[in-house]
Amino acid sequence: MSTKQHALSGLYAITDSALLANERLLPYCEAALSGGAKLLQYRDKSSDTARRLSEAKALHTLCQKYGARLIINDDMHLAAKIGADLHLGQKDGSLLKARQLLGPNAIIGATCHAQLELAKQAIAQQADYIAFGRFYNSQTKPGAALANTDLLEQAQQLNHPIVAIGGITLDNGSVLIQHGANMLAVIHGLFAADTPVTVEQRARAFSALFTD
Ligand SMILES: Cc1ncc(COP(=O)(O)OP(=O)(O)O)c(N)n1
Ligand SMILES: Cc1ncsc1CCOP(=O)(O)O
Ligand SMILES: [Mg+2]
Repeated sequence: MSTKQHALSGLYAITDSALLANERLLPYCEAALSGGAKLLQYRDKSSDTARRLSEAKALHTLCQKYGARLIINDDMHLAAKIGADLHLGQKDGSLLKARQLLGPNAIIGATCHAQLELAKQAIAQQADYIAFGRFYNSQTKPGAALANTDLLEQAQQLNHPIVAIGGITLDNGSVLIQHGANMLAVIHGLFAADTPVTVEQRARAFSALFTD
C-alpha cells in the first residue's frame, strides 16, 4: 500500500479556531493523533498570515511525529510553502492548478457536497479523495448541503476514497462506514471536549469503528 493509500482511511480530524482557542490547538491535536487520527486538517479562516503559517508548521511537525498527514484547508499556497497536503472546496481554486503546485505525492481532497457529478469532476481533476456532507446536523456548518447514505452507496461505483463529514459522532459514524465511507471527518464530535484526554479517548473510539 502506498503512503497515500494508507492515509486515506480512518479518522480525519479537523481543527476549529473557536474550540481550539486558548493554547488548545497543539495539545488537542496531539491527543487526536495519539488516538489514531490519520489525517489532520488545519481549518482556520482568519487573515492572520503569520499565525496561520506558524500554527500550520507546528501541526505539520506533530503529524510527522505520528505518521499522519497534515491537510491545509482552502489555501494551496500555504500548503506549498510548508510541503503539506490540501483540501479545496468548490470555490477555493482549481484542483489542477493545486496539483501542479504541490506535485504528485500530495494528497488533495475536494468538497463534493451532496452531488455525484461534482465527485466525478473532482476525480477527473486528480483529486485523491471526494468529500460528501453534511450527513447530520452540524454545529460548525449548519447550512451545508444534506447528503445521505444512498449517495455513499452510489459513490462506490467511482472506486475512489470517500470522506463523510458533518455532525458525525461516535454514535452515528458507523452507519456511514457501513455504507462505504472510507474516512470520517469530524470537528465537534472530536474536539468539543474539556480535556485532551477526552479527545484522545474519542479518537481511539472513532478509529476502532474502522476495524469493528
Ligand atoms: C474533509 C472536508 N470536507 C469538506 C470540507 C468543506 O470544504 P468547503 O466547502 O470549502 O468549506 P470550508 O470548510 O472551507 O468552510 C472540508 N473543509 N473538509
Ligand atoms: C466543514 C464542513 N463541511 C460540511 S459539514 C462541515 C463541518 C463539520 O464539522 P462538525 O463535525 O462539527 O459538524
Ligand atoms: Mg473551503
